[in-house]
Amino acid sequence: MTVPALAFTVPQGPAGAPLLVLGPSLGTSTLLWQDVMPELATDYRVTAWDLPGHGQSPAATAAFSVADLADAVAEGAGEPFLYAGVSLGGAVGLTLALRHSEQVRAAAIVASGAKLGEPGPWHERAAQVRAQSTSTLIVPSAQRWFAPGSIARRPEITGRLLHALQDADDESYALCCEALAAYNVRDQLRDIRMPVLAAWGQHDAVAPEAKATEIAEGVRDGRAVVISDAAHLPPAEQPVAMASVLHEFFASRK
Ligand SMILES: O=C(O)CCC(=O)CC(=O)O
Repeated sequence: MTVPALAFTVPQGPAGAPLLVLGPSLGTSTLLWQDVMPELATDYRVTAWDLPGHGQSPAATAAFSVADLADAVAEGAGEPFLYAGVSLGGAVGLTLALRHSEQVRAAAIVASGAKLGEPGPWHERAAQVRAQSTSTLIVPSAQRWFAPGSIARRPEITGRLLHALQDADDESYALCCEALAAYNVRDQLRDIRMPVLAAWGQHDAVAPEAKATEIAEGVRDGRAVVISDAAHLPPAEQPVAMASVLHEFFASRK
């Protein structure tokens, strides 16, 4: 294990309810889920975790893989759980499904894929952040993260997420990019037997519909669903729709 112990929020929800673990995208934090968590805490004990050097998790100083992150999430959860994660958090979800199938009951993979991008651009982004910090990513990230109208409709949360990106530890962010460069579970999707939901944001150019259908058709028990009027961060852009999709998916899988 080469990632530091990850920070989890205190679970919200009824004692004895199933544990639901929520994962972030690169550059964000548990904030990403802040408006979805109360909607889910009616039926689940809901907790969210932070990537190394993001939010409340300590910074990383050595290389790690998406598998290392998945192992750290499974260890931090410490009991059987349902899982939903966005983008890099979704990559962790597919990897949990492969490596911790005895502990994870079902996984919702949001705005993500079995492979995300190509190694070259990830290594370039890592080098850029090491040289110039995550503050140079704010403008292009805002363009990729949010659908037209999301910032105007949800100014507080979208602004706070962009601040979280600026506050992320540069080396940890770069190490996350390198983990994504090496991530590819395309050839292993058929080994996933648990129920999987692949959700994509209607306007997401990072992980468009084809990424979700590849997952849904690749696993043994998968389906895909679109979140309308969202791009790469549906839990922040469309929290009510996101919660509704997750309620419906997890209802029979507790
Ligand atoms: O969001 C992620 O977890 C990975 C993809 C990404 O970096 C999106 C972006 O900021 O362009």
